Amino acid sequence: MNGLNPQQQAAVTHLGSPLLVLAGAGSGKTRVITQKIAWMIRKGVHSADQIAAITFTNKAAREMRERATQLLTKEEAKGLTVSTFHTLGLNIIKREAKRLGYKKNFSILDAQDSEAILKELAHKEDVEEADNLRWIISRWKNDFISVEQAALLANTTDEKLAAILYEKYQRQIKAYNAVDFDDLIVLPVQLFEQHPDALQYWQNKLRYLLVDEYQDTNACQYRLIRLLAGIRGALTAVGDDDQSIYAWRGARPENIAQLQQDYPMLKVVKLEQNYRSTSRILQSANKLIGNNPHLFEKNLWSTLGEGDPIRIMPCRTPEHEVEKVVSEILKARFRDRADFKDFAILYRGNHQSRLFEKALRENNIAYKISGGTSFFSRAEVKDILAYLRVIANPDDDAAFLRIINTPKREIGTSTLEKLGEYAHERKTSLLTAAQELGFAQRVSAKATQRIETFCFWLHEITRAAENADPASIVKQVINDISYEDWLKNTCNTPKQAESRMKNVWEIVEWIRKLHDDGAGKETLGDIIAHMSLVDMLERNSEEKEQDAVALMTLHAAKGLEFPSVFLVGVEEELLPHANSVDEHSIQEERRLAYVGITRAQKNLTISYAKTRSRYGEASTVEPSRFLEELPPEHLEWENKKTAITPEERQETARAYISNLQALLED
Ligand SMILES: Nc1ncnc2c1ncn2[C@@H]1O[C@H](COP(=O)(O)OP(=O)(O)OP(=O)(O)O)[C@@H](O)[C@H]1O
Ligand SMILES: [Mg+2]
Repeated sequence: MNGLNPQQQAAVTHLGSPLLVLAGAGSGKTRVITQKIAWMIRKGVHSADQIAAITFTNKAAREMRERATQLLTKEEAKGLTVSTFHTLGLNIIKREAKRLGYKKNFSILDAQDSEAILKELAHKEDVEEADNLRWIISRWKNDFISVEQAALLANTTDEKLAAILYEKYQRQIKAYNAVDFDDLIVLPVQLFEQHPDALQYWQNKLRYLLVDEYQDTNACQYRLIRLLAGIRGALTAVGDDDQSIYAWRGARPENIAQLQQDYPMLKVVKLEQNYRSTSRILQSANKLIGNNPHLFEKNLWSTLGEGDPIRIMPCRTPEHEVEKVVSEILKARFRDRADFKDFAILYRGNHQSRLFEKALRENNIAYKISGGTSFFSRAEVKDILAYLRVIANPDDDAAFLRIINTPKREIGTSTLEKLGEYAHERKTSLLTAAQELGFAQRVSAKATQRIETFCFWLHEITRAAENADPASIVKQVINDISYEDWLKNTCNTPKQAESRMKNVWEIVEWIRKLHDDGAGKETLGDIIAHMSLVDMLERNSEEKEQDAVALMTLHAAKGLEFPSVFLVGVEEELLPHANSVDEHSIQEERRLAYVGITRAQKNLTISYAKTRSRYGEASTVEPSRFLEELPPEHLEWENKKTAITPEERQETARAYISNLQALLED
């Protein structure tokens, strides 16, 4: 309990009725969760294996686990659940797979898999495909809107298309013995609502729930929490309505009010001291968010001193912006001996990272990037994982289709179409159908032979996988299919092939590590499930902390803090985003800006470019309207006209050289 203020203490020790901690950024909400976990365990209220703390991203979950376990001995922390909603859902489904109508080793489809299936279905149905069909269906699923209801509800053209594909999609993925990301939450809720004994089991197992970033729960996640917390209401939820930034994905900040309705006994604790930022940063954030309607007024204050003003850096072009940011980082590094990991560069959209990455690389500045193109959406990674998925789950048709001609096996489209028809008639998976005599009679002898060879190989390796360790199996796959040669033949440059192969070896390495971590108990199926849920870039932070500049979107930055933050591209049409200019969306964009500003502990620099190319053409852009909403007395504008001065350039060059020297000395 040391190092907690009275309100935090009250939140930590409150038991007996559900608790909501509603407070602004940096006020120690996450700290309340980690301390409460430790307090409950120490006081013997609950043992670690009866407690579950839930949050949204793997990165946040990992940080929370670290913070909590630091307060405990290894023995005390044993069995503690700190996970994302999705991982919790996965564990529930795994235990109850049979009852939910799934076979063991079901596959988890990622967004791209889902999209590919929908595309295929749209093609078959001869309806136009639209990018947002998946979103529409996903929203329905999360709102428990059934196929029948969806058909009635559908209004727009896209919704009507989505309604047609919804049922087919559901049937299809079930036939694949696969669940999609939405199912990971939806299925546990359905299970609990239909099977009281299953609910009882999990209520018994998880006696106390703590939920971070509660304002971002969607309808389905809220139902899951309610079910698990049950009438006991053994729940602590912490959140900040001003940081709700996932409405576009179905998050419902109304869940805050809902909690009060559902639990009349709800105790609400508010925290007002901010421990993160100097007061100029804090006051600027408060002023900005003051333009949004509020659930309640927050009066955040900090004792960390006034601090430096917020620097506003106008730049001519995006390239100029990048140059200035990089030069600022280098200067701080050598003038103030700052670590690279003290800096974060935050932006609205993933595409904004590219120029920064390039410049950081050129200057030998270590960086790590969260979000963005994930490791798992790379073709080579998906290929290898698809092989493993089929080995673990022979019903995974989506994966089967991915691998059957990768590398090329000269199995034609018409053969595959016939295979699809035959499997459909026989109501079996593609792999099973491919091995049946009935199918062989429908295609040429040559096609049969090619398919047989492939199936025979699959059969052999699947058998081998039952006893061998997963890393050796994946190595054998790579070898047997001559994947490296295939990459060399299909990539544009040898360098590209090489870098892809590097990613492939990383999978092998990672599988080996997972297997070792799990003391060899993890099966191939477990490992694939794990990999489907973890993002490569988040995996980077699993390893020991590197001294690297953090690059990420504002969405990914939630919950984190850095001594120095660069908020870049603060322009109209970027922040607020071009698609978000109606009143409702503007409020969410403002909350995003608020999240960005409140990540900074000591230094905050906001930059914007005056021209930016759009669709290949440079056009003039306006600084963001949010800049005008910040208190002028706390801002320090750089001379709007000056480019980098010759002195500045020299200083940067000097810093660059020292940086190189330091690297060489290492
Ligand atoms: N009572 C305290 N004494 C000292 N430091 C504290 C205290 N409470 C919180 N902190 C520190 O303040 C910082 C912010 O805390 P924390 O991340 O828990 O805030 P939060 O409310 O979860 O923020 P966010 O809304 O951004 O998620 C952390 O570095 C934390 O260790
Ligand atoms: Mg937090």
